[in-house]
Amino acid sequence: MAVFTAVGLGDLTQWIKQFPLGNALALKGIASGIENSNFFLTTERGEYVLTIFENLSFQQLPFYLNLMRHLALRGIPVPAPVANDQGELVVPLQDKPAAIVSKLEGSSQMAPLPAHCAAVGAMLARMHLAGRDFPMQQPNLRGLDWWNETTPKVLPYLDDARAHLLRAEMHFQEAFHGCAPYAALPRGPVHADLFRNNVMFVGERLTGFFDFYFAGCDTWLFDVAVTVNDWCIDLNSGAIDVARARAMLDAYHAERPFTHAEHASWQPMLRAAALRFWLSRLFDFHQPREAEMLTPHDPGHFERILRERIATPAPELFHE
Ligand SMILES: Nc1ncnc2c1ncn2[C@@H]1O[C@H](COP(=O)(O)OP(=O)(O)OP(=O)(O)O)[C@@H](O)[C@H]1O
Ligand SMILES: N[C@@H](CCO)C(=O)O
Repeated sequence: MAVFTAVGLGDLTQWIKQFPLGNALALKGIASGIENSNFFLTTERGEYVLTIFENLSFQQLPFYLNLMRHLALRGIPVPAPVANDQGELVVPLQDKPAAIVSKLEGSSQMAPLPAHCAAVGAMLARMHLAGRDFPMQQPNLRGLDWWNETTPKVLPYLDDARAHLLRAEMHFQEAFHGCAPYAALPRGPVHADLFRNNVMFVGERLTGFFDFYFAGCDTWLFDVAVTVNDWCIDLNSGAIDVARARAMLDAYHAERPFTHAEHASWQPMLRAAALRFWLSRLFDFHQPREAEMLTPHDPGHFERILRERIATPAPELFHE
């Protein structure tokens, strides 16, 4: 169970008084998730989610929580953080950073149809547009610099074929990140981890994006590529499902038309998005944090996706 910090209702009796939520009535640990301790919290004002951050610092968290607040205020369905009586969104609980956010209705759609992918694409575009005037800056902390730091840490664990693939892809991505079309890509705050398990649906109605704790400022196209690489693929082979990809990309394009620089960067960006998760999964698999990685995600899944994106061109972003 992904509750690394034990908290009981009694621990909240005094703590909750700093929030305009009344008394805490019930607290229930949430089993899924591998990064943080999450609880459903019922108070006199309603249903919330309490998160205790196990790895993120007090310095990094204001970016994520303020971004969620900014997006929620602009009508994007994301958990809205609750400020305490000092206006703070992140406060200590048992010596760790903690936050309370609104609870989204619905559940994750783990077998999405084109209609779900269209809803995600349209909302992703709306989220990117709504983030344009967000004033805080924080880079994507799992971007190219992190890939460069992480590659030498995982290479010793790889056989020759995988080591060759990783070195070659890093070389390719360095060149891509240095090219003119890349420099021209529109950027802003991105979610950067918008997998099936980070979106809520009720039927075909999208009710929320959540888990913004890998968000950062990066290219919007990277966000699209991460999302397509999870929502629009056959999970066994990693191959793109054209109907779902078309539905997502067309819906995004209708809200925020893709640019020509994005069109030119699409295939390498899909590879970048696959590499990012292959690397993080390799790192987590071979260097697990103490007791926290209950079931590390399979790195082989993103190795397959990367090989597939190299071998087979994906559907175009839009038809020129
Ligand atoms: N605001 C919310 N509203 C409703 N449910 C939520 C909310 N936040 C989290 N949850 C529930 O808690 C679960 C775990 O949350 P989350 O994915 O953020 O955890 P995590 O530890 O950061 O996980 P991971 O990084 O592995 O995805 C989610 O699958 C979801 O069911
Ligand atoms: N989405 C990530 C886990 C971190 O949220 C992965 O599947 O590797």
